[in-house]
Amino acid sequence: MKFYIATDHAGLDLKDFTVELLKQKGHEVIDLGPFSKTRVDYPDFAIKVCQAVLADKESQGILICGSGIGMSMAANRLSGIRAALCHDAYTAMVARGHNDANVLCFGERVVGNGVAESIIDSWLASSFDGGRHCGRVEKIEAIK
Ligand SMILES: O=C(CO)[C@H](O)[C@H](O)[C@H](O)COP(=O)(O)O
Repeated sequence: MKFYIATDHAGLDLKDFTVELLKQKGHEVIDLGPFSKTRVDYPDFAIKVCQAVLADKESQGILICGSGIGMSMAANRLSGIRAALCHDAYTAMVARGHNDANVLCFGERVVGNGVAESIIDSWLASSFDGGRHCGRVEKIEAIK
């Protein structure tokens, strides 16, 4: 899988951990920044990842901020992005299985490296279940 990843200043350490983890697992990771802990605004980095994911249909995105909330709010403003704020392995599994999420969000001030790894493993192990969930996802996409 190819991932585009970005954070704000509050997610930088967890970004470095996540990039290394995904590479170790054999995935391609494109880091869209930032590259220092200078304070930045999370919408600027959410847009970078979401535009890359929309342009590269085989890819997925990962966005990290302090809580994951701001990143998920910003990402879900872009049509075609289904960003899921995940706190644990279960929410990551249903985000992929039920919601066909294409952007994973989490918060460095909420989850540690161990929980983040379990979220990522669950996300990687899950895929869209289809069936009854198709019409629901289509209804999300139809919201203007
Ligand atoms: O959007 C957020 C909160 O919902 C993120 O957690 C941000 O990272 C956070 O707001 C940044 O806060 P800071 O005080 O500027 O570090």
